[in-house]
Amino acid sequence: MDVAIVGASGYAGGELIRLLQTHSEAEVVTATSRALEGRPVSSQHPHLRGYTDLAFSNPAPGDIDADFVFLAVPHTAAMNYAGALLEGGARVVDLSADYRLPKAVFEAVYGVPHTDYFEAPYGIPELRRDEVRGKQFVSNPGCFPTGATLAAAPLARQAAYVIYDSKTGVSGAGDNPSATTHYPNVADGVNAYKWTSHRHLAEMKQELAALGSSAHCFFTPHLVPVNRGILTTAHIILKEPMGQEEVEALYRHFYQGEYFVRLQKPTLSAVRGSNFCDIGVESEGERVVVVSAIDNLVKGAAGQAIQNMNIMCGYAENDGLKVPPCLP
Ligand SMILES: NC(=O)C1=CN([C@@H]2O[C@H](COP(=O)(O)OP(=O)(O)OC[C@H]3O[C@@H](n4cnc5c(N)ncnc54)[C@H](OP(=O)(O)O)[C@@H]3O)[C@@H](O)[C@H]2O)C=CC1
Ligand SMILES: CC(=O)N[C@@H](CCC(=O)OP(=O)(O)O)C(=O)O
Repeated sequence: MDVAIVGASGYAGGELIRLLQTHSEAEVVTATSRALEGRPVSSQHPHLRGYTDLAFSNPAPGDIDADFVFLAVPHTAAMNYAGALLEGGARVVDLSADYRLPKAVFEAVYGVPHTDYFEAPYGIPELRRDEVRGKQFVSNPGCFPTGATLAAAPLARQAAYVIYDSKTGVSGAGDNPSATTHYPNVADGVNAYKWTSHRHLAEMKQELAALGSSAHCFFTPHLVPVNRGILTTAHIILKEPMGQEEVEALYRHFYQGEYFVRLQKPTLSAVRGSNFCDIGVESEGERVVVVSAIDNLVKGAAGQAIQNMNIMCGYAENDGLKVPPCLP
């Protein structure tokens, strides 16, 4: 199957190319970048030298010739591509935020009009696999909502309050340097940002509601001096207390058979480079603390996008995603 990656010079695009090297059915035939058109992919992604001879190209949306397309471009850019690609018959996963929320919610949260809206399944396979299967277009969840929602999902109905506190690596901000990601502003420090107003809160609330939860939901992200990973501590205040054994049994049952969810003490290093989400739980009765760890670029972006592609196309769900994490 021929695959195109739009936004291939970015971090998520680079991860798509890396992971797809081991996919048994997919071959990357198009890698786009406006700024790097004509240059070898390895000029931007030197770790991929010897794996791909592709050069970046810059086709118009209607001229992208592939069976499957990943949109790894910033939000508000993806909506310029999705419609034309679907009309041309391609199957598409969008990694941006453009199709994760209902139109009115998107416009309120992102503060821009949506110029080409249609509904798309929200591709968090462990919770919505049946909605993804066989679809032509799927919207890939945000990185924070992925780790947070997988942490809280088994207790969603029992929760009165869910408070997510996340620590993220700097690659979450993308490849464009900024004052926020400037080395002295990040190294040797930890910074809370968007304390009560991060745009991902809308997705988190949406997914709790989809699980039948009536919980009040809150979220504060922190930037920490690591390249990759999101560690989320979910403080789940229950309507009725639950003991440790009961909570552990609930999580074991909920995630039984899920290849990418491992119930063990979560650390960023144990999931780095992989599509795993590690989850640990500890109950003190009315509060359960659930910690999850993902790699923001893999389970939080490119890996989950490939997982969705596999489900859409009927391939093994872990095809292209069997690379072990690289501790430390
Ligand atoms: N980084 C992360 O951890 C995560 C990222 N995502 C999402 O994945 C997408 C890519 O993120 P990331 O890789 O970090 O971003 P980067 O900034 O690293 O890369 C963006 C890519 O998109 C291209 N691009 C930028 N603007 C446009 C445009 N208007 N039209 C076409 N191409 C464009 C860039 O190349 P060029 O400008 O040369 O065209 C580049 O290849 C975003 O939607 C992001 O929100 C989702 C989850 C996690
Ligand atoms: C460190 C950092 O800046 N992280 C980004 C989120 C990462 C991301 O890519 O968000 P989407 O999944 O919506 O694309 C942020 O806080 O906005």
